[in-house]
Amino acid sequence: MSLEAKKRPHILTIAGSDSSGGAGIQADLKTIEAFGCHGSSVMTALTAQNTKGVQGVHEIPADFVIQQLKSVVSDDYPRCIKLGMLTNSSIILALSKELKKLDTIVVLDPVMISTSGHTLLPEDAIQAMNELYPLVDYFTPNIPEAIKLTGYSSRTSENSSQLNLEEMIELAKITNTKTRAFTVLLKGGHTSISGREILEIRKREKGDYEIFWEEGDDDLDTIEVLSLYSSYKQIPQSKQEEKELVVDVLVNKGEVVALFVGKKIDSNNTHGTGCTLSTAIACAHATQPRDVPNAILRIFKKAISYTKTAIASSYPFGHGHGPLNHAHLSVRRALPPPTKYNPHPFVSHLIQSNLPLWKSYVKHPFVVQLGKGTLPKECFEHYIKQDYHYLKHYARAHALGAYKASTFEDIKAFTDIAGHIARESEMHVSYCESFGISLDQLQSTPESAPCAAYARYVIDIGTQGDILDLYMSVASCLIGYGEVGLWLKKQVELGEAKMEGNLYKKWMEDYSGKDFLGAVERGIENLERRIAEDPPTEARLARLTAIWHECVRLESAFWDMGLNLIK
Ligand SMILES: Cc1ncc(COP(=O)(O)O)c(N)n1
Repeated sequence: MSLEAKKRPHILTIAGSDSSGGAGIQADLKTIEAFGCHGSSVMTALTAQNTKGVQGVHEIPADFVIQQLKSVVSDDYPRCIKLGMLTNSSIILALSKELKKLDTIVVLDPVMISTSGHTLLPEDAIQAMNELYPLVDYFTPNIPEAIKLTGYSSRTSENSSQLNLEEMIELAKITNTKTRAFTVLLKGGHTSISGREILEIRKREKGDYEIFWEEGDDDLDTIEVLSLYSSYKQIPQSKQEEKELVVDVLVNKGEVVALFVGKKIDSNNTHGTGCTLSTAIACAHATQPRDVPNAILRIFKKAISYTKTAIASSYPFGHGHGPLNHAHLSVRRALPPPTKYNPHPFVSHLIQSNLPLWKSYVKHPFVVQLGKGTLPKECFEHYIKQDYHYLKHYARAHALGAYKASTFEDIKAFTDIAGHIARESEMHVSYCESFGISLDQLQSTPESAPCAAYARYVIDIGTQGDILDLYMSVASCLIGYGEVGLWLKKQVELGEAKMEGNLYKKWMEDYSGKDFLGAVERGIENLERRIAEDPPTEARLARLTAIWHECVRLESAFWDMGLNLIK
């Protein structure tokens, strides 16, 4: 059986149709498709709608809603059911009766008012929702919806939606207790939270629950060359009072499980956000392997991240609140498209795909000792002689790239870097001179096994593969040395490493200098551009990632060689 012929998780959406394609059934089906699932739909209403508003609603009779449901379910049992706009109390009551008979995961997004301000659920239907809640696994109200359901009122603000973080947490817990829905995610998009509020909560809760910053890995802020999220995560003193963060609160059995924190995305294209998020939760649940640790957290992390990328990568449509980029395919292609908030999705993926391995390279004891100036001179001497050999092959790999290139742009890029590497080797020559090693002696030093292994691997991949493979095989050296240079510079500022009186000052200056970091930046941009122009299939991405891992491992072994004087 081919891969495509495999059974896909079945996600059923029970919701209203949005004629503009921005929300409801249309948003749901696009999201389901992007997750590689099969989407089926039961319509509760047809809306005449565009990005500016809802012009009309045609309700589907409750018995026909149930007929649709029975047709779908009797043929293929859904793994998850997502409930969106339920239109009126008779549909809600009829659905509650039917859903009780089904054993499936239920996600409820209580669609009450559209982004454009149109009421989509009458008052009496809100009452009827009480029948549904106990059947719900994941419930995703926003602040106005949760307030409406619980009668909560803010103690601190005139505008009822402008809650502070403490009030949000209280509201999320009350919503969970009142509805008895299994898990509640209170979406925080209607209010803004300051960094100080989060820091205070973190101090008070002493790690009782997780706080996730943005969609990335928590360790991302340690990656200097990308430094994507560090400004949000560290929250400099001057920024702590600014209310510019959005927090979603996840509660289970009346207790907070996690806070998801991110910077507010400045976009008018938010039509269909709730639909996409709730559907993404259903898909993330259905596609996640069973019995993984922290299953619920992973599901919400993935769904929130998916939705944020959908907003951040949205495109112009209509004249009001435009739609999200619902089907941005990040899950199926395994890589999100670049956005203002994450302009380096490919390099982030490479680094994050094995963070411990990456750290074993860029924070290797050789690097740490070099920064402190405590690295034995014979270790550095051995390393710099071998690195001189390595650079020659590294330059040859770039010359091979120029040979393989088919545009002048690529030929120029490769030859420029080869020239740059030749200049870099002058630093090695002058270090050796200062150690009393002549150029002749340097050139006739035998290549060590770790140097030969790494250099030949790069040349081998470059010869065997295409131009992207070649770029991949040279990338971890370029990006890694940039990371080491920047990290050491930061360590100097923190007093953990020193420049003055350090024998290795010139080395540190070169790799944290403008010239080298400019090359790193061009290298990263180049890789991202290639990937964005021709997004890789999963198999291709896996091969590229494997080359990256092998090079990172060989880089780490190269430092080992220096430290342990391996010949
Ligand atoms: C059919 C339908 N379902 C849901 C929504 C809510 O989406 P939004 O809050 O983005 O307007 C909508 N406007 N129309």
